[in-house]
Amino acid sequence: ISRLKHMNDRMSSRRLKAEHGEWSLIGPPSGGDTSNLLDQNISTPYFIYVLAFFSALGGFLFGYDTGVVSGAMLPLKREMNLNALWQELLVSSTVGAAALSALSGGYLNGWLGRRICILVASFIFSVGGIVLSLAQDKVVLLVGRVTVGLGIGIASMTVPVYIAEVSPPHMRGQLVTINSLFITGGQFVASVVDGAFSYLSRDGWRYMLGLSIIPAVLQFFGFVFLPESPRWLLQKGRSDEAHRVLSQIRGNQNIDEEYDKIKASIEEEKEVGAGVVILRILRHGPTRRALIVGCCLQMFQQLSGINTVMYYSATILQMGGVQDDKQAIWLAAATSATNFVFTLVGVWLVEKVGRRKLVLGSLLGTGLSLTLLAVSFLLSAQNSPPVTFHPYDPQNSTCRQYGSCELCMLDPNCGFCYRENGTVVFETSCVPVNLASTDHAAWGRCSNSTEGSDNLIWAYNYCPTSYSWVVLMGLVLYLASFAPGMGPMPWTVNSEIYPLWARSTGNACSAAANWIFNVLVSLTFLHVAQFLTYYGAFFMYTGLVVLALLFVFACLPETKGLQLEDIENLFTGQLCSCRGSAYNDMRHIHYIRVKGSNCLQSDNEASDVE
Ligand SMILES: O[C@H]1[C@H](O)[C@@H](O)[C@H](O)[C@@H](O)[C@H]1O
Repeated sequence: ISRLKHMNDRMSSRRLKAEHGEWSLIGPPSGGDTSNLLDQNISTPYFIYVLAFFSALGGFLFGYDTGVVSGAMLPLKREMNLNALWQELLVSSTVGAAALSALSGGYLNGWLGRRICILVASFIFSVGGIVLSLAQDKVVLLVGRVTVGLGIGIASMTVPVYIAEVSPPHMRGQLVTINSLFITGGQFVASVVDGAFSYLSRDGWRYMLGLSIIPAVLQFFGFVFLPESPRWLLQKGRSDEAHRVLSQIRGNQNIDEEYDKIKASIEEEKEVGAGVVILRILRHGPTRRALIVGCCLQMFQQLSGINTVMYYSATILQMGGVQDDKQAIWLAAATSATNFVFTLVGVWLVEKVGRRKLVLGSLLGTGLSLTLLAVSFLLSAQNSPPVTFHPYDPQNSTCRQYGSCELCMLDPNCGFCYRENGTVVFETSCVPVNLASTDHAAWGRCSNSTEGSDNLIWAYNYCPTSYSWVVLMGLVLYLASFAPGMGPMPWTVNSEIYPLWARSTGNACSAAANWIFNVLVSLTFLHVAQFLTYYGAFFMYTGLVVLALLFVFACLPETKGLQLEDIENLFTGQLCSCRGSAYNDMRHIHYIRVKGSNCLQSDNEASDVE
């Protein structure tokens, strides 16, 4: 009896080990589920959450500073007398600066380390916030916006790398995705701040732009006390420090295996040779393929049109019939709230279903909701009210030639002036817009600020439509599909697919790709809408999402649960040959029979181990 009990104990202990992923002896847990690979049976030290929180403040600032400007623009336009060019400059200078600094952040990251880069970024954010809140003229505002952009670029590429490098494998995806949650959280808070300060008659924008100083300073002081990434330390030959930091962030867990793996991967790095990192990446097959996958993911994230929805949601909602400025600001806040809430779903799902399935599902939903948006714009266009009233045009403008609101609205020089009684639209005209402010017509009934009285409405950039609820539904579905997958996953996947020596440069390039396509899509949206009409533009985004779906299906391997040092192996085959089979391709599973655990008696008798 005691022998049987002893055997039973040994078997249950083996089974337990297998369940908890101690697979070095008997192969990995069945089904290729690697989520339990390391350390999961030991409680996660709470220090890792502190690290993730302070790093993700970088994501919050990224979201806040890109999000705040649309609402701040309304009072700024008035108080600083900004024309369209200056407005565009103040928005896109930040994104342009972010693209450049993300690129240079790659070099800084390798040279100075992740921690110093995060300190530099939070310092730049603080300076930018101070400059913006004290600005006396538009040139200083521009300087402030460029400064903030420099901070965003560095933070956007460093923070995911830092979090990925300090996280244990089984929760890495979740922790890096928390950074994306902070991005959308920052965008949401910015929109609420915009709404709240829009009631101030003067200087509201100073608070809107300046409030970012608080999280920036908090992050700076937090990071003074937080450690450098152990992987970077080891790469720089500071092994004692690396060992100390790794055991500090892993708490009471055994770090030997992880430490040795990092060390081994640094040894392997020498095989790739020396030289400029980007050239080494391009010469070395697996990293070149990882870079292509990383950059394309970021490109497709932007080509799915997220920022046209984020930046133009007010305009899109106006097309759905919302006319009041304040109401549009608050509805834009609801848009970013939806984006935020559904990013939470991503945080929850990333370690459950994995990156690949999450992205595929997200793209499918995004494509369908873009189709819905396109169809609702098509219906609105087909039912667009005709022009019935032709006032004398002193300027002989192009606006006279349009026969319907749809055509009139697509010309940036014209707007639609009409009366409304319930849902009936009448006495409609297409007239030139006031060049100083798009809130009024250049002349005629809709040219003075008493507009709105007498049922008179001035619609710039939109048309009255009864399909507003379909537009609203499309928008919510779009965000609900995009936010859990296509929003956060490009950042998460990029933080994990490069080997240590290529990680900073790889992330710098992919983050820059994100920012470049961000500028491209948001600057061209109104022009694209003008050439293709709104429904054409949304059908075009649908097409791009289909391309993204094909790309991801063919080329994105699953990285869930693997240690960073193992992920490079997913790219050893040809580009796009790695779909879904990632884990099993890399590991050769050796099945053995354990006495007493087999269904067949014959297997029990032939067991390899007791
Ligand atoms: O992942 C983020 C997020 O989805 C934001 O909402 C979006 O504005 C950014 O461009 C994107 O990179």
